[in-house]
This record gives sequence, C-alpha cells and structure tokens, in this order.
Amino acid sequence: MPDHQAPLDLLLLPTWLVPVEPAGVVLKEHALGIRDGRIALIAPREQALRLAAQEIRELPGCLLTPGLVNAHGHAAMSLFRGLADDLPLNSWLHEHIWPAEARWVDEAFVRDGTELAIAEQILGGITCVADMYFYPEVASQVVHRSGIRAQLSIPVLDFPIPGARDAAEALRKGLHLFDDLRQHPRISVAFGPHAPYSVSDDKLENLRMLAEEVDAGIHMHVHETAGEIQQSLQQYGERPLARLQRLGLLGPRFQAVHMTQVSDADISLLMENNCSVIHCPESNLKLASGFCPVERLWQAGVNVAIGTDGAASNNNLDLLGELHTATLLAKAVAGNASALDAHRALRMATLNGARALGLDGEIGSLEPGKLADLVAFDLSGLCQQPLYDPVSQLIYTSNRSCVRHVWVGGKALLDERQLTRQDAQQLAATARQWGEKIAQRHHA
Ligand SMILES: CSC[C@H]1O[C@@H](n2cnc3c(O)ncnc32)[C@H](O)[C@@H]1O
Ligand SMILES: [Zn+2]
Repeated sequence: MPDHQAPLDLLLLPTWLVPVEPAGVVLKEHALGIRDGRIALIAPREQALRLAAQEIRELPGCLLTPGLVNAHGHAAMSLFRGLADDLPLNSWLHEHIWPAEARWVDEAFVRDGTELAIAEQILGGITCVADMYFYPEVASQVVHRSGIRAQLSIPVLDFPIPGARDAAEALRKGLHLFDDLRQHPRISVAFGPHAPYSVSDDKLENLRMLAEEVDAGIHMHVHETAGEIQQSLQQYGERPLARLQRLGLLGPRFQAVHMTQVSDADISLLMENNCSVIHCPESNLKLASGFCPVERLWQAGVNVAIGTDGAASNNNLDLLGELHTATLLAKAVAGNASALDAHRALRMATLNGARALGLDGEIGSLEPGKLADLVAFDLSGLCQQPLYDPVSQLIYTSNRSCVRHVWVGGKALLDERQLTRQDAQQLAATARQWGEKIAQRHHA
C-alpha cells in the first residue's frame, strides 16, 4: 500500500498545466505532485504548497503537459538522415534504403542510431516511442539505459532481414524478447509486419495467432500510397485493410500506420474493430505518398495518434513540428479551418498515442495515479508573446527549442535542456563517424 502521508518526491509549480483529460482544460497556477514515479496530486498551487515535498520546482512561464508519444518511428534510421531525399516511396525504399540497410545495418548501427534518436526525441519532449526496426533486442538495451518508454516491434518481412534469416527466425527471436521483457516497467513488445505488400498471408496468419496468444499489439504500415491499393486489388482482389480483416489481424491492438487512402468501407472496418491509425504527415508529404484524412477519421470516432516515421523520410524526429504540420494539413485536407484544433492536436500526441499502444491506463494524461511522464515547455520567449491560450501557443507558435524539462516515471531525463543520461557531444561525434563511413561508400 502506498503511504499517502509520506512527503512528495517532487512538487512541480508550472504557470499552466494541461491535463488533456478532461479535454480542453487549462489549469493556471496549479501544482503537480509526484510520489514513487506516479502523479500523486494535482491541486491549486497554494494548497499544494502546504504539503511536504523533498524537492519543489518552480516552473515560471512553463506549460506542463503529458509527455509526447511518438507512435511510429524507426529510431536507428537516424543514421540514414538525408541519405536519399526527394524521392517517392517506391524508389526511396527499393533503390536506396533497402540496399543501404543490407549494407550497413548491424548491431552496432542499431545501437548507435537508436541512442541518437532517443536523445533527439527526449530533447523534443517525447517520453514514449513506438519503434519498428531490426535487432529490436539491441534497441531494447538502449531504451532500457536511456530511461525512455517504448513499444518495440518485431520486424517481419517475406525476405531475409538484418538479424533474421527468415520470418520464422524473426518471430522466434521476437518471442524470446517478449518473454525477457514481460516484466519490464517501460518496454513492451509488439509484432511489426512491415506492410501488406511485403508479408504473405501465411506469415500474417501465423503472426496473428502468436499476437493473440501473448496479447501483443500489431504495428504495420498500411495504405501508405495509392499504388499499394492498386497492387493489392490486382493480387488479392481486395483492398489491403479488407485483406487484413479477412486474415483476422484487425482489432483494438492493431496500429495502422499512414492510412493515406481511406474509403468509407475502410472507416467502417477501423471503427468496427476499434483499430488505431498512426498519422505520419511529414513523411507522407516528403515521399508524396498522400494525405491521411484525420478529421474524417476523428469525426467517425477512430483513435488517431501521430508519429514522425524514420529520420530518413522526415528528416527529423520533432513531434511538436509534426503537430504543427498536422494541424495545418488537416485543415487544408478537410477544407475546414476548425479541423484538428490545437487542443485536439495535443491529445493526438499524448492520450491517443497512449491508447494506440494500449497504455492509456498508465500514461497520456495528467491524472492522479498515472505514471509521471511529463514535459515542461517554456513559453516565456519573445516570439510567444502575447499569450492568450498556452496550447494554441504550443502548437501554432512554438518549436522544440522550448522543451525545458522531461520526466519519465518521475525521473528527469532532461533538466534545464540538458540530457541527464546521455552525452550529446559523444552522440553527435559517433553519428558523424557513421556518416563519413556511409558517405564514402555511397558516393564511391
Ligand atoms: C520492419 S520495419 C523496418 C523497415 O521499414 C522500412 N521503412 C521505413 N519507413 C517506411 C515507410 O514509410 N514505408 C515503408 N517502409 C518503411 C525501413 O527502411 C525498414 O526496412
Ligand atoms: Zn515507417
């Protein structure tokens, strides 16, 4: 039993606090208390100051929100940032990225690339990532050390991949990882079939059975381009989402990444099966893949989360920037300036992301009892004045340089803009070394 009379470990005193749930609420001059890694209370400042606390932190001019959830990425691809720009998905993937992965991706690549990506994401206020890449066992060690929260997907494709000779080996190794991490407080393991066009029916059926058995999420690129739909219609006589439904993959643990091609029947399937959609606007724009109709999905009741995708198609892991793009794009796509307002955008990057990963009981909003995954944004800068609504200011005016503090489970990962567990200079130097090595071969 937690001792409710024990002093708080930490009392945070921001100017504004946005709990996300209830929706649209902005609390001014409120405090948030943390005990044993969880939110112990949210109360008016003066009232909270009467309580004993081991540490009190004034956060003047700061907005405190739940930590951001990057619901789709390929962390280690940070080392391929800028390697193949200005290309459509097909040639980007087949002619550049897959050959580069076959040449360069090994355990060291995944370790260094994942570490770099995690540092970038903590600097941007991200406290939880859904990562889908090769050698997830190596990524899990980096995540463990870094203090961030993560869902790691077991990669499955029809052909050999770095770290597994075939899908059977990938699944076998993945299930070991699942067992090893079953009790981990911050890491969960999901299945990551790459895409409908790269994984055959028998493998999807096998994977569905395993996911059901261990109650794991399924994270997959789906309906990324119009070409994907055409190919599926030719090959299977049905749209990819309908095929996944026939194979039994759709359900509340299904995370459909991209969804730029959406028919009314697709929306019904997503709704009936309570699936989540992960919107990746900047990757979709850069690869000219298409536009996810966020407002239509939202109004239909589909849970929409947001992700950056990898740094080779974005080219940053800046979720605040992603939200800015997402709001503007949603308005243009819907032809409606009220589409995806700032408060809903923040919800998309917090509670909806948590729900997609099956974590909404633990993170995604500031509520007593939930884990203390938090971010403090400094909104006191000249470019953010005057300030009428801190959430409007965060989404429409700010960028990631305003991230000042980040906590995961009550532990500080960013303190006064400094990483507490990683050496930024060392990470940059290692990334530069990889870049030099890769560039030499790439341009030879
Ligand atoms: C097994 S998942 C990793 C696999 O996915 C590739 N990838 C990265 N971004 C995308 C994207 O937007 N669409 C399709 N595939 C993508 C990555 O390079 C890895 O090969
Ligand atoms: Zn992706």
